[in-house]
Amino acid sequence: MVPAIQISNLRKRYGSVDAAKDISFQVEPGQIFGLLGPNGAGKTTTLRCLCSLTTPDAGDIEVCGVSVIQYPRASRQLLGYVAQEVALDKVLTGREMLQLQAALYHIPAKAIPQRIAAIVEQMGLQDWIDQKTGTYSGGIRKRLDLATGLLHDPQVLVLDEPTVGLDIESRVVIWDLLRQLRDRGTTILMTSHYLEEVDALADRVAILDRGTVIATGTSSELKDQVGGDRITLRIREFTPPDEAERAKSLAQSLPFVQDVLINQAQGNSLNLVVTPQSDALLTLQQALKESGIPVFGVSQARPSLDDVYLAATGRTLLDAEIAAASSRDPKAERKQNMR
Ligand SMILES: Nc1ncnc2c1ncn2[C@@H]1O[C@H](COP(=O)(O)OP(=O)(O)OP(=O)(O)O)[C@@H](O)[C@H]1O
Repeated sequence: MVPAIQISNLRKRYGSVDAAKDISFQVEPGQIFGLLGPNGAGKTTTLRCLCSLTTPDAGDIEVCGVSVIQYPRASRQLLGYVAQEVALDKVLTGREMLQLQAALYHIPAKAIPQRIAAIVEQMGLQDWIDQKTGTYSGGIRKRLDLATGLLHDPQVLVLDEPTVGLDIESRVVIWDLLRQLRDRGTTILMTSHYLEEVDALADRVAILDRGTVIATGTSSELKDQVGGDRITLRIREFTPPDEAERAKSLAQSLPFVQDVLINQAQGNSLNLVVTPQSDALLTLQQALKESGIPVFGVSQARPSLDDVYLAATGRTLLDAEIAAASSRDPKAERKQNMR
Protein backbone atom coordinates (compact mmCIF):
# COMPACT_ATOMS: atom_id res chain seq x y z
CA MET A 1 0.00 0.00 0.00
CA VAL A 2 1.27 3.49 -0.85
CA PRO A 3 1.92 5.42 2.40
CA ALA A 4 -0.26 8.48 2.99
CA ILE A 5 2.90 10.39 3.94
CA GLN A 6 6.52 9.48 3.38
CA ILE A 7 9.20 11.83 4.71
CA SER A 8 12.81 10.83 4.03
CA ASN A 9 15.93 12.57 5.37
CA LEU A 10 14.29 15.99 5.57
CA ARG A 11 16.66 18.88 6.29
CA LYS A 12 15.79 22.55 6.80
CA ARG A 13 17.99 25.30 8.16
CA TYR A 14 17.03 28.82 9.21
CA GLY A 15 20.29 30.81 9.32
CA SER A 16 22.44 28.92 11.79
CA VAL A 17 19.52 26.92 13.27
CA ASP A 18 19.00 23.33 12.11
CA ALA A 19 15.21 23.26 12.47
CA ALA A 20 15.08 19.79 10.81
CA LYS A 21 18.38 17.89 10.71
CA ASP A 22 17.43 14.48 9.40
CA ILE A 23 13.75 13.63 9.74
CA SER A 24 12.27 10.42 8.33
CA PHE A 25 8.95 8.74 9.08
CA GLN A 26 6.04 7.16 7.28
CA VAL A 27 2.30 7.45 7.92
CA GLU A 28 -0.04 4.66 6.81
CA PRO A 29 -3.43 5.60 5.32
CA GLY A 30 -6.31 5.86 7.79
CA GLN A 31 -4.11 6.41 10.84
CA ILE A 32 -3.73 9.22 13.32
CA PHE A 33 0.01 9.84 13.53
CA GLY A 34 1.35 12.02 16.34
CA LEU A 35 4.54 14.07 16.17
CA LEU A 36 5.50 14.68 19.78
CA GLY A 37 8.29 16.93 20.93
CA PRO A 38 9.08 20.04 22.96
CA ASN A 39 8.87 23.56 21.54
CA GLY A 40 11.58 24.03 18.95
CA ALA A 41 11.97 20.32 18.14
CA GLY A 42 11.13 20.92 14.47
CA LYS A 43 7.48 19.83 14.34
CA THR A 44 6.07 22.95 12.66
CA THR A 45 9.00 23.09 10.24
CA THR A 46 8.27 19.49 9.19
CA LEU A 47 4.59 20.30 8.62
CA ARG A 48 5.41 23.46 6.67
CA CYS A 49 7.75 21.49 4.38
CA LEU A 50 5.09 18.79 3.96
CA CYS A 51 2.49 21.38 2.97
CA SER A 52 4.96 23.13 0.62
CA LEU A 53 4.77 26.34 2.63
CA THR A 54 8.54 26.31 2.81
CA THR A 55 11.17 24.51 0.72
CA PRO A 56 13.39 21.92 2.39
CA ASP A 57 17.17 22.10 1.94
CA ALA A 58 17.33 18.35 1.35
CA GLY A 59 15.20 15.20 1.53
CA ASP A 60 12.11 13.76 -0.10
CA ILE A 61 8.47 14.17 0.84
CA GLU A 62 5.56 12.31 -0.76
CA VAL A 63 1.84 12.55 -0.09
CA CYS A 64 -0.11 9.50 -1.35
CA GLY A 65 2.83 8.81 -3.70
CA VAL A 66 2.96 12.39 -5.08
CA SER A 67 6.26 14.27 -4.62
CA VAL A 68 5.72 17.51 -2.72
CA ILE A 69 8.94 18.95 -4.12
CA GLN A 70 8.19 18.17 -7.78
CA TYR A 71 4.41 18.61 -7.71
CA PRO A 72 3.60 21.07 -4.92
CA ARG A 73 0.23 22.06 -6.38
CA ALA A 74 -0.99 18.48 -6.87
CA SER A 75 0.21 17.45 -3.42
CA ARG A 76 -1.53 20.45 -1.82
CA GLN A 77 -4.85 19.22 -3.23
CA LEU A 78 -4.39 16.02 -1.23
CA LEU A 79 -3.71 17.89 2.00
CA GLY A 80 -5.72 20.01 4.40
CA TYR A 81 -3.52 22.09 6.71
CA VAL A 82 -4.66 23.70 9.94
CA ALA A 83 -1.95 25.94 11.41
CA GLN A 84 -1.45 26.56 15.12
CA GLU A 85 -2.86 30.07 14.92
CA VAL A 86 -5.36 30.79 12.19
CA ALA A 87 -6.15 34.43 11.62
CA LEU A 88 -9.94 34.86 11.55
CA ASP A 89 -11.63 37.93 10.20
CA LYS A 90 -13.82 38.58 13.23
CA VAL A 91 -16.56 40.47 11.37
CA LEU A 92 -17.25 37.59 9.01
CA THR A 93 -19.54 34.74 9.97
CA GLY A 94 -18.28 31.16 9.97
CA ARG A 95 -20.24 30.48 6.79
CA GLU A 96 -18.69 33.51 5.03
CA MET A 97 -15.23 32.29 6.03
CA LEU A 98 -15.97 28.85 4.59
CA GLN A 99 -17.36 30.41 1.37
CA LEU A 100 -14.13 32.38 0.96
CA GLN A 101 -12.06 29.30 1.58
CA ALA A 102 -14.12 27.24 -0.88
CA ALA A 103 -13.37 29.83 -3.59
CA LEU A 104 -9.64 29.66 -2.74
CA TYR A 105 -9.75 25.89 -3.19
CA HIS A 106 -11.55 26.32 -6.55
CA ILE A 107 -14.53 24.24 -5.41
CA PRO A 108 -17.19 24.67 -8.16
CA ALA A 109 -19.69 27.37 -7.11
CA LYS A 110 -22.66 25.02 -7.47
CA ALA A 111 -21.17 22.47 -5.09
CA ILE A 112 -20.23 24.96 -2.35
CA PRO A 113 -23.53 25.20 -0.36
CA GLN A 114 -23.83 21.41 -0.16
CA ARG A 115 -20.18 20.95 0.79
CA ILE A 116 -20.46 23.60 3.51
CA ALA A 117 -23.66 22.05 4.87
CA ALA A 118 -21.98 18.63 5.10
CA ILE A 119 -18.87 19.91 6.85
CA VAL A 120 -20.89 22.11 9.25
CA GLU A 121 -22.88 19.07 10.30
CA GLN A 122 -19.77 16.91 10.61
CA MET A 123 -18.09 19.49 12.89
CA GLY A 124 -21.29 20.14 14.88
CA LEU A 125 -21.22 23.85 13.98
CA GLN A 126 -24.93 24.32 13.11
CA ASP A 127 -25.60 26.71 16.03
CA TRP A 128 -22.61 28.96 15.33
CA ILE A 129 -22.03 29.00 11.60
CA ASP A 130 -24.12 32.14 10.94
CA GLN A 131 -22.67 34.10 13.85
CA LYS A 132 -19.64 36.39 13.56
CA THR A 133 -16.42 34.51 14.30
CA GLY A 134 -15.42 37.25 16.77
CA THR A 135 -18.02 35.80 19.16
CA TYR A 136 -16.61 32.25 19.03
CA SER A 137 -14.98 30.47 21.97
CA GLY A 138 -11.58 28.83 21.44
CA GLY A 139 -13.14 25.38 20.96
CA ILE A 140 -15.65 26.59 18.33
CA ARG A 141 -12.90 28.51 16.49
CA LYS A 142 -10.86 25.33 16.35
CA ARG A 143 -13.84 23.43 14.93
CA LEU A 144 -14.19 26.09 12.24
CA ASP A 145 -10.44 25.78 11.52
CA LEU A 146 -10.90 22.03 11.06
CA ALA A 147 -13.91 22.63 8.80
CA THR A 148 -11.76 25.00 6.71
CA GLY A 149 -8.99 22.40 6.36
CA LEU A 150 -11.51 19.72 5.38
CA LEU A 151 -13.58 21.72 2.91
CA HIS A 152 -11.92 20.35 -0.24
CA ASP A 153 -12.21 16.79 1.14
CA PRO A 154 -8.46 16.08 1.43
CA GLN A 155 -7.15 12.55 1.99
CA VAL A 156 -4.69 13.80 4.59
CA LEU A 157 -5.37 16.32 7.34
CA VAL A 158 -2.33 18.04 8.85
CA LEU A 159 -2.83 19.69 12.22
CA ASP A 160 -0.35 21.80 14.14
CA GLU A 161 -1.16 21.58 17.87
CA PRO A 162 -4.91 21.12 17.36
CA THR A 163 -5.92 21.76 20.97
CA VAL A 164 -3.28 24.17 22.25
CA GLY A 165 -4.81 26.67 24.68
CA LEU A 166 -8.19 24.90 24.88
CA ASP A 167 -9.84 23.79 28.12
CA ILE A 168 -10.13 20.08 28.73
CA GLU A 169 -13.83 19.83 27.69
CA SER A 170 -13.17 21.49 24.32
CA ARG A 171 -10.11 19.30 23.83
CA VAL A 172 -12.16 16.15 24.33
CA VAL A 173 -14.70 17.37 21.72
CA ILE A 174 -11.86 17.92 19.22
CA TRP A 175 -10.38 14.50 20.02
CA ASP A 176 -13.76 12.86 19.30
CA LEU A 177 -14.08 14.73 15.99
CA LEU A 178 -10.60 13.63 14.96
CA ARG A 179 -11.36 10.00 15.82
CA GLN A 180 -14.55 10.18 13.73
CA LEU A 181 -12.58 11.57 10.79
CA ARG A 182 -10.00 8.81 11.11
CA ASP A 183 -12.76 6.17 11.27
CA ARG A 184 -14.16 7.54 8.00
CA GLY A 185 -10.77 7.05 6.35
CA THR A 186 -9.01 10.43 6.65
CA THR A 187 -5.32 10.16 7.53
CA ILE A 188 -4.31 12.63 10.22
CA LEU A 189 -0.83 13.91 10.99
CA MET A 190 -0.81 16.07 14.09
CA THR A 191 1.84 17.69 16.24
CA SER A 192 1.48 18.05 19.95
CA HIS A 193 3.53 18.73 23.01
CA TYR A 194 0.75 17.29 25.20
CA LEU A 195 1.75 13.74 26.15
CA GLU A 196 -1.77 12.72 27.10
CA GLU A 197 -3.13 13.98 23.76
CA VAL A 198 -0.74 11.85 21.74
CA ASP A 199 -1.35 8.90 24.08
CA ALA A 200 -5.12 9.22 23.72
CA LEU A 201 -5.29 9.79 19.97
CA ALA A 202 -2.32 8.59 17.98
CA ASP A 203 -2.15 5.14 16.41
CA ARG A 204 1.57 5.72 15.93
CA VAL A 205 3.98 8.30 17.28
CA ALA A 206 7.30 9.83 16.28
CA ILE A 207 9.16 11.68 19.02
CA LEU A 208 11.21 14.62 17.76
CA ASP A 209 14.10 16.29 19.50
CA ARG A 210 16.35 19.05 18.11
CA GLY A 211 15.45 18.32 14.51
CA THR A 212 15.73 14.51 14.58
CA VAL A 213 13.39 11.60 15.19
CA ILE A 214 14.51 9.84 18.37
CA ALA A 215 11.82 7.14 18.51
CA THR A 216 8.94 5.80 16.39
CA GLY A 217 6.25 3.23 17.16
CA THR A 218 2.92 2.81 18.88
CA SER A 219 2.71 4.47 22.25
CA SER A 220 2.77 1.12 24.06
CA GLU A 221 5.69 -0.21 21.99
CA LEU A 222 7.72 2.86 22.93
CA LYS A 223 6.84 2.50 26.61
CA ASP A 224 7.69 -1.22 26.58
CA GLN A 225 11.06 -0.46 24.99
CA VAL A 226 12.14 1.77 27.89
CA GLY A 227 11.04 -0.96 30.38
CA GLY A 228 10.85 -0.83 34.18
CA ASP A 229 8.58 1.18 36.46
CA ARG A 230 9.12 4.82 37.34
CA ILE A 231 9.38 6.19 40.85
CA THR A 232 9.24 9.93 41.35
CA LEU A 233 10.70 10.98 44.67
CA ARG A 234 10.56 14.45 46.20
CA ILE A 235 12.65 14.86 49.30
CA ARG A 236 11.54 18.42 49.97
CA GLU A 237 9.50 20.86 47.92
CA PHE A 238 12.85 22.32 46.74
CA THR A 239 15.63 19.91 47.59
CA PRO A 240 19.19 21.28 48.01
CA PRO A 241 21.49 19.74 45.34
CA ASP A 242 23.78 18.02 47.89
CA GLU A 243 20.84 16.30 49.57
CA ALA A 244 19.50 15.18 46.17
CA GLU A 245 22.94 13.72 45.38
CA ARG A 246 22.96 11.87 48.73
CA ALA A 247 19.52 10.38 48.02
CA LYS A 248 20.67 9.45 44.52
CA SER A 249 23.69 7.48 45.85
CA LEU A 250 21.48 5.74 48.37
CA ALA A 251 18.88 4.81 45.73
CA GLN A 252 21.62 3.52 43.40
CA SER A 253 22.75 1.09 46.09
CA LEU A 254 19.35 -0.66 46.14
CA PRO A 255 19.35 -3.84 44.00
CA PHE A 256 16.06 -3.12 42.17
CA VAL A 257 17.07 0.42 41.09
CA GLN A 258 18.30 0.51 37.47
CA ASP A 259 18.86 4.23 36.99
CA VAL A 260 18.46 7.54 38.84
CA LEU A 261 18.22 11.06 37.42
CA ILE A 262 17.98 14.33 39.33
CA ASN A 263 15.30 16.54 37.75
CA GLN A 264 16.45 20.13 38.26
CA ALA A 265 13.34 21.58 36.60
CA GLN A 266 11.22 19.93 39.29
CA GLY A 267 13.04 21.25 42.36
CA ASN A 268 15.70 18.49 42.28
CA SER A 269 13.22 15.66 42.54
CA LEU A 270 14.56 12.20 41.67
CA ASN A 271 13.37 10.05 38.76
CA LEU A 272 14.13 6.38 39.38
CA VAL A 273 13.81 3.51 36.92
CA VAL A 274 13.17 0.32 38.89
CA THR A 275 12.62 -3.36 38.17
CA PRO A 276 8.87 -3.78 38.85
CA GLN A 277 8.36 -5.34 42.29
CA SER A 278 5.61 -4.81 44.83
CA ASP A 279 7.75 -3.68 47.78
CA ALA A 280 9.98 -1.22 45.85
CA LEU A 281 8.35 1.93 47.29
CA LEU A 282 8.38 0.61 50.83
CA THR A 283 12.02 -0.52 50.67
CA LEU A 284 13.09 2.85 49.23
CA GLN A 285 11.22 4.80 51.90
CA GLN A 286 12.71 2.58 54.64
CA ALA A 287 16.25 3.13 53.34
CA LEU A 288 15.72 6.91 53.17
CA LYS A 289 14.35 6.98 56.71
CA GLU A 290 17.33 5.03 58.06
CA SER A 291 19.67 7.60 56.47
CA GLY A 292 17.73 10.53 57.91
CA ILE A 293 16.52 11.75 54.48
CA PRO A 294 12.93 13.08 54.57
CA VAL A 295 10.25 12.28 51.98
CA PHE A 296 7.95 15.08 50.75
CA GLY A 297 6.21 12.87 48.16
CA VAL A 298 6.78 9.61 46.35
CA SER A 299 4.85 7.73 43.63
CA GLN A 300 5.33 4.74 41.34
CA ALA A 301 3.93 4.38 37.80
CA ARG A 302 4.36 2.53 34.51
CA PRO A 303 6.55 4.43 32.01
CA SER A 304 4.97 7.32 30.11
CA LEU A 305 5.91 8.86 26.78
CA ASP A 306 7.81 11.47 28.80
CA ASP A 307 9.95 8.61 30.14
CA VAL A 308 10.61 7.54 26.54
CA TYR A 309 11.79 11.09 25.83
CA LEU A 310 13.80 11.20 29.08
CA ALA A 311 15.50 7.88 28.33
CA ALA A 312 16.53 9.10 24.86
CA THR A 313 17.59 12.66 25.73
CA GLY A 314 18.38 12.75 29.46
CA ARG A 315 15.82 15.52 30.07
CA THR A 316 12.06 15.71 30.44
CA LEU A 317 9.81 17.40 27.89
CA LEU A 318 9.16 20.18 30.39
CA ASP A 319 12.91 20.84 30.84
CA ALA A 320 13.32 20.96 27.07
CA GLU A 321 10.38 23.35 26.67
CA ILE A 322 11.80 25.75 29.25
CA ALA A 323 15.22 25.68 27.57
CA ALA A 324 13.71 26.21 24.11
CA ALA A 325 11.39 29.03 25.18
CA SER A 326 14.33 31.19 26.31
CA SER A 327 16.29 30.75 23.07
CA ARG A 328 13.62 31.63 20.48
CA ASP A 329 12.66 34.85 18.78
CA PRO A 330 8.98 34.40 17.80
CA LYS A 331 8.78 37.83 16.13
CA ALA A 332 11.68 37.08 13.75
CA GLU A 333 10.24 33.62 12.97
CA ARG A 334 6.82 35.05 12.13
CA LYS A 335 8.42 37.63 9.87
CA GLN A 336 10.45 34.97 8.07
CA ASN A 337 7.39 32.69 7.70
CA MET A 338 5.44 35.48 5.98
CA ARG A 339 8.02 35.62 3.18
N1 LIG B 1 11.04 31.09 10.31
C1 LIG B 1 12.01 30.81 11.17
N2 LIG B 1 13.10 31.59 11.26
C2 LIG B 1 14.13 31.31 12.09
N3 LIG B 1 14.13 30.23 12.91
C3 LIG B 1 13.08 29.42 12.87
C4 LIG B 1 11.96 29.66 11.99
N4 LIG B 1 11.04 28.68 12.18
C5 LIG B 1 11.56 27.87 13.11
N5 LIG B 1 12.77 28.31 13.53
C6 LIG B 1 13.64 27.64 14.52
O1 LIG B 1 13.72 26.28 14.18
C7 LIG B 1 13.61 25.45 15.32
C8 LIG B 1 12.43 24.50 15.15
O2 LIG B 1 11.21 25.26 15.17
P1 LIG B 1 9.76 24.64 14.95
O3 LIG B 1 8.78 25.77 14.98
O4 LIG B 1 9.78 23.77 13.78
O5 LIG B 1 9.61 23.76 16.27
P2 LIG B 1 8.31 23.11 16.90
O6 LIG B 1 8.72 21.78 17.38
O7 LIG B 1 7.20 23.15 15.94
O8 LIG B 1 7.96 24.05 18.11
P3 LIG B 1 6.61 24.94 18.28
O9 LIG B 1 5.52 23.99 18.59
O10 LIG B 1 6.95 25.85 19.40
O11 LIG B 1 6.43 25.67 16.98
C9 LIG B 1 13.49 26.37 16.51
O12 LIG B 1 14.77 26.53 17.08
C10 LIG B 1 13.02 27.68 15.91
O13 LIG B 1 13.50 28.76 16.68
